Amino acid sequence: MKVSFLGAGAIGSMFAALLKHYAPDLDVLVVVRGAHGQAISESGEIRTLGPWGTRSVPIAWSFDPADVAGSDFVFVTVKSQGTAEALQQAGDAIGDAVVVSIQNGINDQAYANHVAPERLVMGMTTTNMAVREPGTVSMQLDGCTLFGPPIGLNSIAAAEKVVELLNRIHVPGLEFLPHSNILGIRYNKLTINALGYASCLSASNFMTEALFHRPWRRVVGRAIVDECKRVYSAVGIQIARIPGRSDLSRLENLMLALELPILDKVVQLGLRGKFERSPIVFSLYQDLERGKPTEVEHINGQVVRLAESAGIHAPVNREIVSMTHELEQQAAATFYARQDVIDRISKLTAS
Ligand SMILES: NC(=O)C1=CN([C@@H]2O[C@H](COP(=O)(O)OP(=O)(O)OC[C@H]3O[C@@H](n4cnc5c(N)ncnc54)[C@H](OP(=O)(O)O)[C@@H]3O)[C@@H](O)[C@H]2O)C=CC1
Ligand SMILES: CC(C)(CO)C(=O)C(=O)O
Repeated sequence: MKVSFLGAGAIGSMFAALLKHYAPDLDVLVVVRGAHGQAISESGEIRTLGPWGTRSVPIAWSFDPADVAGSDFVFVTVKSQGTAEALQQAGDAIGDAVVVSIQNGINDQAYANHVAPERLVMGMTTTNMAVREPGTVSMQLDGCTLFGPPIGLNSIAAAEKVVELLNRIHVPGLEFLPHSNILGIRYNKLTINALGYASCLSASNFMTEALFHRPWRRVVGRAIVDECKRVYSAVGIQIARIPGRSDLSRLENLMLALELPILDKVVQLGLRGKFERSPIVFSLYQDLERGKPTEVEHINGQVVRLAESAGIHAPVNREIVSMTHELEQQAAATFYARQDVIDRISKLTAS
């Protein structure tokens, strides 16, 4: 069986390497580019860091998307904005493969011209991976990865096949599950990302320097979550609960607990050390650090577009989009001060 990963950066390289390690009988191909791709092509392996330590996994690689030809499964792990281009480059080589998105953001339109809905599986992962240096990927956070049908289809048959495949990976804390309301799951995660991306604007640790910081939490954090929920309600999107810790309602409970005087101290004491040692490294932060275009249009920008479709406004998410684009125009690794972010959002919410 051939399994390809189209656009193997942090997520694609890690899942490909784990799959090849635990299921060596599979033909696993990574389609790569850039410095990371160059390093993999020179060593013929992906170096992985995680709770298992350091492990190098020999892997088949290609710089040509058309080399996915003959695949049974093609995982698409490019950033949302690169989806249409990657599918176009792979073209007819995708053949009858089941195409599986493991991406953030709502990018279904990009698939519509390339993949029949019955062969398309939409995924959402709560794990956190990063390219540490070219050729090396790390897992910061384990968690579940859920799969379900694209918008307009009800069958989870193809998603179940994907789960069966990925269940060959045996890493404690990594779980693969089918879900019939994957759109509700994706919007749950999109909201967490919309919030997290705001913390990236000031390169703040999402937990210890953003959520734990009362002014940021009250002015920026609460405003983003409330605005997202208002927009979903206006367009009829039903959020589905994400199993495990990375769920919006759990995050909101944490925000509430941080408002209570004694509980606030207990929670911070319990979590501060863990998140200082092992911060969540958002993919948007990784992009800003490297001076790459970000996915903000598919996350906060999606909330803005949904709001427009319902004839309402989403000024807070719009501002996060604008500020991200401002940083994209600057030299790599330019960030705002946290107070600048608070001030810009508070100007909107005060008016
Ligand atoms: N990293 C994480 O922890 C998480 C990421 N996600 C989501 O998963 C998706 C993938 O993210 P991530 O792995 O971090 O992103 P990366 O940027 O690390 O990986 C994407 C890779 O695809 C390459 N690429 C883009 N277009 C093509 C193409 N046409 N042909 C070949 N290669 C291509 C990119 O190259 P280049 O760099 O040159 O553009 C890059 O190496 C995103 O939607 C992200 O939001 C979701 C949860 C967690
Ligand atoms: C929330 C997080 C870090 C992983 O689940 C993510 O989605 C991202 O890096 O964009």
